[in-house]
Amino acid sequence: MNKKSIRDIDVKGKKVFVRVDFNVPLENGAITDDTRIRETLPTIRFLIEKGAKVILASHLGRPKGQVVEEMRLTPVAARLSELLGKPVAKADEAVGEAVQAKASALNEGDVLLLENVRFYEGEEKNDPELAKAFASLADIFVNDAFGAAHRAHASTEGIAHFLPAVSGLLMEKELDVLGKALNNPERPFTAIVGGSKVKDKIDVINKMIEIADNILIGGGLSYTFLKAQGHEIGLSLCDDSKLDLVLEFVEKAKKLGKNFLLPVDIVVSEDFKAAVNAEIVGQGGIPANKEGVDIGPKTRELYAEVIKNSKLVVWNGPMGVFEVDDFANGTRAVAQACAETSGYTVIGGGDSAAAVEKFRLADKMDHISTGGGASLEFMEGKALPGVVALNDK
Ligand SMILES: Nc1ncnc2c1ncn2[C@@H]1O[C@H](COP(=O)(O)OP(=O)(O)O)[C@@H](O)[C@H]1O
Ligand SMILES: O=C(OP(=O)(O)O)[C@H](O)COP(=O)(O)O
Repeated sequence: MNKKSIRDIDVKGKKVFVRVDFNVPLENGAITDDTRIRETLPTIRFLIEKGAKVILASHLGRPKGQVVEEMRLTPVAARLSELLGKPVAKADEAVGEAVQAKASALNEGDVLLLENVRFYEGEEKNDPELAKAFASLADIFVNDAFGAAHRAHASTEGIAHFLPAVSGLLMEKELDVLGKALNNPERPFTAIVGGSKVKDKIDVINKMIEIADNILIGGGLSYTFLKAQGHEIGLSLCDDSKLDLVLEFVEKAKKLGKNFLLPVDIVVSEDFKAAVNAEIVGQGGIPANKEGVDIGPKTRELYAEVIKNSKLVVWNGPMGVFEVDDFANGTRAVAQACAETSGYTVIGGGDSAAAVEKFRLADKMDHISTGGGASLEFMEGKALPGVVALNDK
């Protein structure tokens, strides 16, 4: 990476504003997955050991510029404190006199967590005044929030214009791994794209057709392709505005000699929340009163074979409605093949990562990204504003 990291600067005795992505899932105030907190520990520990005064800032959810009690970072401070094995002070605001006082009182190695930065209207607007207020708390800015690096917000981008700005260790690792995988991929390189929304994945499918050898399509977005090719898709998800475009993709893949695969069989059901008269049908056989909810057994075998023969696999988006056990087999088969392949496996996207966790296969993957949208944009080749703003080496 050509950006400076915390390894390249002296932080001893300095107040360091560290933007992290502690946007963790909460249920009734309890954290249900603390991966994003654990993945940030190397950066926080590094700074503590080097004698920095650590000021952490994050968003949680989308409070839209207002204080939302359920979106306070209080449970995150408690969890972080447990994981670090030391106290973490928590501020109830992210700027202002009380926070200034708390920041000024920090000793070397102390950790302070600010309140949700999205409680302030200026955050998502990248308001320079708010960015300046954040900057006034510290001597150095560290961005370790890979999951929010595709957002140009006051605490991810704006602040970098007012302080020396470097990356944290998680940011560095994400960019290194994803960058290496995509810039000089080992081949055969297989890209698996699933999930529900064609619109969100258009750019990544397009890019993958250009750089991957095999492109495996699954999940809710496959039906737009099947319909475009003239198949009946019943009640399946479909983006009718993209029919022409997806046909162009199929043509482009053919022209470039790429192995572009769509499901050859499909699990269909009258309801996507539970199996109601569920059955397995061929590509063209979806009944009018049913919708596709998973890839069928032939497709699972076909995709697993391709994955096992790959040197690099990049996977984004589940193969079916994996939250329902009866419809999880396709996603499980792909996860299992990723676990078994000797190739390097990269998982991007919140739902794919959640699926891999659910099947207890997370430790069998080579890299699970902490960023969904961010890893997608990175894979599409877009510049991430939170990275662009950092100081060059
Ligand atoms: N055939 C399908 N019909 C409806 N929804 C689907 C289908 N296949 C997958 N999904 C849904 O897609 C959602 C995940 O999509 P997406 O957000 O694009 O993935 P990711 O977060 O991994 O990028 C899951 O909630 C899953 O239930
Ligand atoms: O959870 C996040 O995004 P992700 O679900 O795409 O990984 C990040 O914290 C960014 O959050 P945002 O999409 O509300 O800006």
